[in-house]
Amino acid sequence: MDRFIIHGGHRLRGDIVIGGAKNAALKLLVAGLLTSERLVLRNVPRIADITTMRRLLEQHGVTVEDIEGDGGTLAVGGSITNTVAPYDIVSQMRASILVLGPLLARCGEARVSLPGGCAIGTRPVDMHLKGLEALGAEISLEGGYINARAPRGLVGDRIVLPFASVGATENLLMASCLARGRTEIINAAREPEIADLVACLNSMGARITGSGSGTLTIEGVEALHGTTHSVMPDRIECGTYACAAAITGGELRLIGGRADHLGAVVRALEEAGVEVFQEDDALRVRRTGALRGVDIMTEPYPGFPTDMQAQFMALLSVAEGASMVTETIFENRFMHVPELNRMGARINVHGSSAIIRGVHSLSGAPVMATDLRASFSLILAGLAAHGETILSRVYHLDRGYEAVERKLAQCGAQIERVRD
Ligand SMILES: CC(=O)N[C@H]1[C@@H](OP(=O)(O)OP(=O)(O)OC[C@H]2O[C@@H](n3ccc(=O)[nH]c3=O)[C@H](O)[C@@H]2O)O[C@H](CO)[C@@H](O)[C@@H]1O
Ligand SMILES: C=C(OP(=O)(O)O)C(=O)O
Repeated sequence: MDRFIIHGGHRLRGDIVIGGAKNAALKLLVAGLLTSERLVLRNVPRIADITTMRRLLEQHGVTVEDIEGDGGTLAVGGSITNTVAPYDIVSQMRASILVLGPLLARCGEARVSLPGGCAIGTRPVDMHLKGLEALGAEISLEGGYINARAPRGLVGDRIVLPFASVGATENLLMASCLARGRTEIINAAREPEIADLVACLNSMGARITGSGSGTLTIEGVEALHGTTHSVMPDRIECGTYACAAAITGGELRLIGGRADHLGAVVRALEEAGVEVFQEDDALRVRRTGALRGVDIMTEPYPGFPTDMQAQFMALLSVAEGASMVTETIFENRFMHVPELNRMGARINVHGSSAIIRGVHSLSGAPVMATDLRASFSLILAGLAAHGETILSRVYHLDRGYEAVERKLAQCGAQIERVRD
């Protein structure tokens, strides 16, 4: 298992290119199951979750071709020969559940392992299943698997989601593209990654309106065709490096970064004393003065993203005064707190809120990554701390961040990957 060794105390300065969004690219690859023609995706991030998704799609029988040989442009094509998504892959990556809707819509059947929970929460899939039942699917659970059938095809319906779930919206959106008649998804999630998926599906011949709003309307079509689509930039990677500039008192130009995808994060950064400027093709982030404590609460988009909570908490741990961070999306997303406290932070958790009393400085320590974003919060703390931080279980980080050590080191960080 790889480790990172970080020597903190260096201000970061320079340019970082923001890659394609993990949470868009994964779903766009799955959309390739909706057509027998070639779906070409550009700007695909080179991260472990994409490798896992390729493995899942390939075992369904389709091909995933690496067109340029560098992992950045992938083409999904060919026929589906197997409608089973096995436990060993689904348990590695929860986004695997998203093959359920497309397989059902294309093949009339699917058997997908239940994903189960993960470090950040129990993460049930009841809304995915209820929504597919509303579209006419017959669903049963057996032996840890979801057995779904729609022998006469799916039929459009009006689905009201009790919560704006990102995954349920995406599963139902993809399934309903090939359902007969009209589907309405009410209280749909509004994350920009869903708008990116809608843009790709529409360019494949789907008829979806309401993109970016809480109501998606889908007029089903007989078949979708191939297209070429470029994955949107990763707003969470961008927000994460913005926190790196802020916590080190440096200045970074985040190329491809878009303030309009990061409204709540930009507002919180500015309130904390960080300057953020949108330039033509980049977000410039700089801190010259002291960091001030702020209160944040995670919410569905356009609220403050839960996927930025851990990184922001690292920042607030060295801000003047007290801050409160409330997590409303996942019930167990404070796993980074004890690790940050081992580095000298003063954070107390009370239910779904954490009170952070800012400290003057952190000190390097051996710490352990517990999930993807928690991993980066510990890197951020290590960049600001005096002394050496050794971060183990870096495989969590590799799920979703491309070339972390290269991107940070080229801006002045002292960070090294040690392969065991
Ligand atoms: C691959 C991907 O894109 N992952 C993102 C996606 O996860 P994901 O799609 O899993 O997140 P959801 O929006 O579905 O989940 C939000 C909350 O709803 C609950 N829930 C969800 C579905 C359901 O059927 N029943 C139910 O109770 C979940 O347990 C969670 O507490 O959105 C999350 C919220 O922005 C992000 O943190 C993840 O990075
Ligand atoms: C929670 C995340 O991803 P996943 O839904 O794949 O676990 C994330 O990207 O922070």
